[in-house]
Amino acid sequence: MSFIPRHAFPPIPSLPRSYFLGHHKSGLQKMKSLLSTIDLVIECRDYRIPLTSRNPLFEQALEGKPRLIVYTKRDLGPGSRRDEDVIRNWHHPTATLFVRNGKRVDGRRSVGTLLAVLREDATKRWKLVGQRIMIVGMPNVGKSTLVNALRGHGIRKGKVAATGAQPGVTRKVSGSGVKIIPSEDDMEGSGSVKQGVGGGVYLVDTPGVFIPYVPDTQAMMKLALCGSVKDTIIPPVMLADYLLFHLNLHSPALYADYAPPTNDVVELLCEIAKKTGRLGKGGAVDTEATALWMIQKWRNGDLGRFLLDRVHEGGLEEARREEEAVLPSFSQARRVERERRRERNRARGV
Ligand SMILES: Nc1nc2c(ncn2[C@@H]2O[C@H](COP(=O)(O)OP(=O)(O)OP(=O)(O)O)[C@@H](O)[C@H]2O)c(=O)[nH]1
Repeated sequence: MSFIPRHAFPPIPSLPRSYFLGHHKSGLQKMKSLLSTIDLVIECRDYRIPLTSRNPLFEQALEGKPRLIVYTKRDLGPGSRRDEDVIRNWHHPTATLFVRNGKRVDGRRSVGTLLAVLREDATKRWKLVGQRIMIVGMPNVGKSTLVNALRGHGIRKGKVAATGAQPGVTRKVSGSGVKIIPSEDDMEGSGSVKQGVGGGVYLVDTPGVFIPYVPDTQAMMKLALCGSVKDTIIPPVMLADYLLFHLNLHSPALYADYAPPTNDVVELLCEIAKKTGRLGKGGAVDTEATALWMIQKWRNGDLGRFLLDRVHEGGLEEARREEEAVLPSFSQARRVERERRRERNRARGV
């Protein structure tokens, strides 16, 4: 009998749909307060979830500033020119670039293009005091990795921003900025063929900011799979099941090294545990640990490279509908927060 993959994933009412932390809120406030000193905003999104990694809060908070959209983790996607053209069209006339900075890929060439765009932009808006670019995005999309790559490529200096596999490594806005293109003064007498620009170009790294409330459970799962949510928030077996749903939609051959085609995640986890020697005492399977191993394998690009969002021509409209779905919930979330605060104050007799 031929294998039939699930064609839909059921909504999970009990799934957590909020991950808006204190440092997200304060980071956003700090970004707003710094806005008058910023010349350009780079908004990073995860290439694997071009619709879901969009945070409407940035558009609200950073309105009025010239923007550039950078899709990170391109090496973890299928590398389809058609998808990239469609995505570029969604954002037109905002410039959109795709970069890859994986450990196993040389991100230099891809950040080289971005650096050239930033250099050209800074030359057009020449400033004696230097250009300041704020880099924003959802948690774990690769902002700090991009800062390091641009600095490495731009001024041949080492890593300055801490990076990590879990979200929330950057907690504060780096106020002073990281130099990525030298100033004209820096280059004077250096004999380098490369030109400095005005007072130089600086990047301001910021903490990842999550959406206050994610109404769609699948969107929450996608964000968690791509690492925007800490692995402790959503049960790993549930997340592995969602991954299995996507693997099957692409091809069960992606996990053929471990198991025959299946829609049963526990069955797959047991097979993985057996094949990878992860069985505990008496042949027991730690499904949670195996699920985390499977998720990590996909995150590293070793269990298929595909997008979780569908990229079709109507994509931006879909994104707008999502925004409408998110924003009322955001105001609802704020109302609930205000009420809770009032109640707390009442209880304290304030
Ligand atoms: N394969 C691949 N991995 C990447 C890429 N960019 C970043 N990463 C990895 O993604 C993880 C998160 O990167 P960070 O730069 O720490 O992400 P961030 O957006 O600064 O995260 P926050 O501190 O949560 O705001 C790290 O493990 C990086 O190595 C990329 O282009 N390709």
